[in-house]
Amino acid sequence: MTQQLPPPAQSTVPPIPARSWAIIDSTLREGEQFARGNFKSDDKVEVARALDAFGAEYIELTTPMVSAQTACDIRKLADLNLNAKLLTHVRCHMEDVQRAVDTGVDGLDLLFGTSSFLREFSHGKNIGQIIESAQTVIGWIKTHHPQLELRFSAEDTFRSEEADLMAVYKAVSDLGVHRVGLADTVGVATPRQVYALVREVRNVIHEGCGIEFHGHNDTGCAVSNAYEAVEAGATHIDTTILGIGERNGITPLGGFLARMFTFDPQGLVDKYNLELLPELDNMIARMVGLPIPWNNYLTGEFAYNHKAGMHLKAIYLNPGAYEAIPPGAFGVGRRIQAASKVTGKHAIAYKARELGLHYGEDALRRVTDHIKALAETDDLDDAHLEALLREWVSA
Ligand SMILES: CC(=O)SCCNC(=O)CCNC(=O)[C@H](O)C(C)(C)COP(=O)(O)OP(=O)(O)OC[C@H]1O[C@@H](n2cnc3c(N)ncnc32)[C@H](O)[C@@H]1OP(=O)(O)O
Ligand SMILES: O=C(O)CCC(=O)C(=O)O
Ligand SMILES: [Mg+2]
Repeated sequence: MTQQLPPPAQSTVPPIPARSWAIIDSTLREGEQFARGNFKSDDKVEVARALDAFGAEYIELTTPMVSAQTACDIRKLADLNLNAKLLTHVRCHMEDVQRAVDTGVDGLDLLFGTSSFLREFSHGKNIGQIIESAQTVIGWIKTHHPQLELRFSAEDTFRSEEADLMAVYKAVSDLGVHRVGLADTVGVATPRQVYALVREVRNVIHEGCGIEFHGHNDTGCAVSNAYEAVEAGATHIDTTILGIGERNGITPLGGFLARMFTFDPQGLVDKYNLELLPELDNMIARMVGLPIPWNNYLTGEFAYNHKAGMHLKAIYLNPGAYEAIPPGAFGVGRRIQAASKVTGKHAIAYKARELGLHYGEDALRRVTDHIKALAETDDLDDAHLEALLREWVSA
């Protein structure tokens, strides 16, 4: 007799409240600092249009100080009148800012290194001088270009002294920036540290001031750190397509969205054209001349490959049994790999049925064991499997 199972218990864990956050995609800034990132003018237009079609709220561009060509490219992108807001990433320096305001962007992302490493080896300024520079530069922008969206970031935040950070964030918030930025420049922060620091920063800045998080992936925490930042109240997350950036890069757009999708799928579907993600990943892979990594979030070749017999049995009944995120939501498909040593009778029966073949229980066991034994020495693919199944029936 079949046993009647009780209905599943209701979870006692309260749902995580939906938080409001936006993406600042920095493929055209941080991504230009990637070893193989050297986007030409036409590439930049293609990337910006693709990000805009995807629904990215912001696109961050390299400083116009790089070269006359880069300044010209920024103007060209500003003339596209995209829905996404364009930002340019500049040093907290009058010359840079004066050049940036002429490009027609919607906002400026200012930065100044606050860690002892950067104070000593990069720019040589102390915290008082950093705040003074911020006052001069932000004061000038507010007077002459009040329409610009302004962000001030303390570069190398997670190796900076807490008291220094709070002094800088309070000062720039008082000067009226729209966002402050926390940057894990060398990818050293842990998720807990990110959560704790974002909460602290929240306490010293004005209520309407946003918090942006920029996280490098040197220790593999870029996605989890971005997630913790949002949990703690960050309003903007920096990403790049495929995670490209200095060294091994930053929070990848796809990886971050995969993380967030599991909490609020509808929220993401409403905000972004998620099914365009494979196009974005392929476009950047082509431009940097590298393949999409096999284990890439969502779009890697094997991100939706199912192989083990126990998995396959359940997958055929309900793909959700072994998938946290339905691949179709991001425009990708799944792959069932039934011909292997780790396969099982349910997968073989399913494949046979697809071919219009039916086996009795004994025959199914025997053909399954035959395939498993064969796979110990041969690499089997779908064509082999089909031939074997047909042979077995006619034998
Ligand atoms: C962590 C990050 O990714 S930060 C962003 C990094 N982005 C870039 O570097 C953008 C591309 N950079 C460039 O094209 C060039 O570095 C430029 C145009 C910005 C500057 O070029 P150069 O004048 O040749 O200087 P160089 O790059 O060798 O040195 C950096 C200069 O910036 C200064 N600097 C560093 N950080 C800051 C800052 N936040 N605000 C103001 N000045 C700064 C340094 O003191 C140094 O100037 P100095 O020579 O007067 O001491
Ligand atoms: O401006 C920022 O917030 C980030 C700069 C940057 O790329 C970094 O610190 O890694
Ligand atoms: Mg960076």
